[in-house]
Amino acid sequence: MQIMKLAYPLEQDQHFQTPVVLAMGFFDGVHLGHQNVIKRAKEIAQARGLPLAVLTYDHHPAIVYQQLTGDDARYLTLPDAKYQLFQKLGVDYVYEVNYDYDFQAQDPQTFVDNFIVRMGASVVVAGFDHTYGKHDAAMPNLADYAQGRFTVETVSALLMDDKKISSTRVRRNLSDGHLETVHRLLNRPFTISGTVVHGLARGRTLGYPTANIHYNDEQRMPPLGVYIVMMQINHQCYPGMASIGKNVTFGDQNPITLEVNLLDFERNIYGKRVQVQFLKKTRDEVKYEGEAALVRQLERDEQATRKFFQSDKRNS
Ligand SMILES: Cc1cc2nc3c(=O)[nH]c(=O)nc-3n(C[C@H](O)[C@H](O)[C@H](O)COP(=O)(O)O)c2cc1C
Ligand SMILES: Nc1ncnc2c1ncn2[C@@H]1O[C@H](COP(=O)(O)OP(=O)(O)O)[C@@H](O)[C@H]1O
Repeated sequence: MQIMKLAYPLEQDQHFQTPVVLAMGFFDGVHLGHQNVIKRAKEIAQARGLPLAVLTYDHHPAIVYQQLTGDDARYLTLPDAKYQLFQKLGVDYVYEVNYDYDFQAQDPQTFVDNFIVRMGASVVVAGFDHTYGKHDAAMPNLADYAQGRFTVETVSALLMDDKKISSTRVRRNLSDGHLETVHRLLNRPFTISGTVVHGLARGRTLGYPTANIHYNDEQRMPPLGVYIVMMQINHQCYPGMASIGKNVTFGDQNPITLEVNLLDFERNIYGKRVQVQFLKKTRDEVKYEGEAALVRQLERDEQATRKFFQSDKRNS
């Protein structure tokens, strides 16, 4: 898969592989609805013997027309994770456009002529609620702007439990700590990437060493609390328990950290790039009266985590 970073206006000598089937969208989260759009585009591409390209954006379009702060400015999937998922779905080219004011200000016809036609789209595939160009033009009008130069395939809403699958629904379930529902909406566990860094080296004195994971500030995270997780290190997955919290037992002013204790694991993993898959939230963070009470709770957390993985094994 090739990733091309583009900006408005496209350079005159910008070369594209043409013709292609072009799927369009921001695809934050690459949830089942997004996967459905890209799979449909892939089927069409295979039937026509064409490569599949995805037209997407480097950041959330709302950044251009409103100031986003806090979680609103964070993503379910950062570009690297998103593009790996695209690759698994059989995408050949990613056209990542810098979404700036000039790009947004194009009227729909100009956007179609300057981008979609230049990219050599033979078929454009997008979800029913995708919008493009100034004033958010809608999918039903895209065929008019195409003027016979490409055809349009609009993919209708995919439902789960009678409700539309959407990035908003994934974000809401994530912030409510409903990781099992998020898992079903994504068809994979909610996963973040990071690097193992040094903490205060307190974990090993408690009998529970924890890998402190440094992650990108633009990554949207589950809420503070304790989780059952799998952590991937060099393509291998290890079961564990995680805390997203401020270590409140040890003071009121600590920063938020993500820490993972892996079960039956004793290795130095400082500096490793890892992926943490959040399977289930088990409780909120609690301020304990001293270390001994925290350790007793960590023992109960460990038992609950082992039980989860044992019954998970029986069910699979
Ligand atoms: C599964 C798990 C649950 C935790 N729960 C709490 C908690 O409820 N309250 C708290 O203050 N700290 C909690 N912690 C965080 C510990 O305080 C932290 O791991 C310890 O202070 C080690 O910090 P260090 O890695 O900086 O040395 C938890 C950690 C883990 C791995
Ligand atoms: N079971 C384990 N789970 C997580 N990390 C472990 C484990 N065993 C050893 N380690 C190593 O120990 C480190 C954590 O020890 P800890 O005392 O909590 O120190 P720190 O505060 O620097 O994270 C991890 O980063 C990792 O390199």
